Amino acid sequence: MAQLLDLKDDLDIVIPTIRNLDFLEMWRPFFQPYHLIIVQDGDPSNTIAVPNGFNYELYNRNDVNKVLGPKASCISFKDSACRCFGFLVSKKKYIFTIDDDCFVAKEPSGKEINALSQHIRNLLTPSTPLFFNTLYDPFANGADFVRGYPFSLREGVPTAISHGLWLNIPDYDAPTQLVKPLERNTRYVDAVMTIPRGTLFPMCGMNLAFNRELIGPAMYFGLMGDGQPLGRYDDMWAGWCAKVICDHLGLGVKTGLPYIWHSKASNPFVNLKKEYKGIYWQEDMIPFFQQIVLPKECKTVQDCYIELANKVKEKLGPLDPYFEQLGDAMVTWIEAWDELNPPPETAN
Ligand SMILES: O=c1ccn([C@@H]2O[C@H](COP(=O)(O)OP(=O)(O)O[C@H]3O[C@@H](CO)[C@H](O)[C@H]3O)[C@@H](O)[C@H]2O)c(=O)[nH]1
Ligand SMILES: [Mn+2]
Repeated sequence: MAQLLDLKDDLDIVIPTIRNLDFLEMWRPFFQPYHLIIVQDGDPSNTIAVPNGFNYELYNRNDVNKVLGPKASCISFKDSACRCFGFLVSKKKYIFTIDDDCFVAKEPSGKEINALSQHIRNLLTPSTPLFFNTLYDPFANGADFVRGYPFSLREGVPTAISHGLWLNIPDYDAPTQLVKPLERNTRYVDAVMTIPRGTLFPMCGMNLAFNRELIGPAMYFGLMGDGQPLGRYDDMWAGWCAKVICDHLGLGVKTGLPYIWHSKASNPFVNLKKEYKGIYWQEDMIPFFQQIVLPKECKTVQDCYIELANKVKEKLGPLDPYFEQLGDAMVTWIEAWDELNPPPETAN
């Protein structure tokens, strides 16, 4: 498996940033062989210094507007959701996205964690969404399928998403941050699990990898931030859409290892302002995703996503006009995706 854990020609690292990229120094041993796509948010006249020795492309808001023209309206401004622009312009099979306040974590033994290689292992080994393996990831070293696990299901399904976790500052919502300002995650759980089919999960974008060819068009991080009534629901929205589509297309989603060290707690009051509408809207959003049935005619991610977009407008539009705009932006995203990523047979 070791030779499989080096995908330097097949994976891009996408980093959304409004800060500086000094954190890359700590990741240099793991990231230097890879190409970075840096999405600079906020004022495009600011200069983001990239540490020497990294191979990267950097896009600010002017670049987003230049690349997408009117379709740039679907890319959020002043929110980490802007990262999905990096997913759009990448030409690689795999993506790893990480926040600029996430550092190399250590295992209980003190060994530094190469988060990238664990994500690659997660993506290159099958998922088991149809039957839960009680010894967790059967493809991990020293593990296997337990007694009673049907042999007919042991091949598993292709893995589309690898969702990593965080030591130190956990990804809590604002109310929880306010109630528990000093809580730190010190629990290192040595497990990778497949999220069962039919079960949603709150996807966090700060330590996340996925197979662009399997699920890329569904990894749209929505309309958040500047001018929008919602923030910090970007990654979760993408996760709900992607999980429903993965279930429909027979793909898998894993969560657990690898851990990163999340160093900076964002301001809970600012977060509350961004999140508050989402906190009550999600009582309608979640049942929407739980009840959605994608037609069997939807054979591609794009088909599924357009169907989802239409249903978002129909079912969630009455909740708030925001969902009408979000549904339209989802369609614009797919148009942009197909324009920048034409299927091989039509590529000129
Ligand atoms: O306007 C902005 C704000 C931030 N960024 C970049 O996005 C990431 C995350 O920013 P930050 O670490 O400040 O925020 P967190 O609350 O820790 O982020 C997590 O919560 C969710 C927000 O949706 C998400 O799952 C996690 O990212 C950093 O790289 C900032 O530089 C930005 O681009 N624009
Ligand atoms: Mn953070």
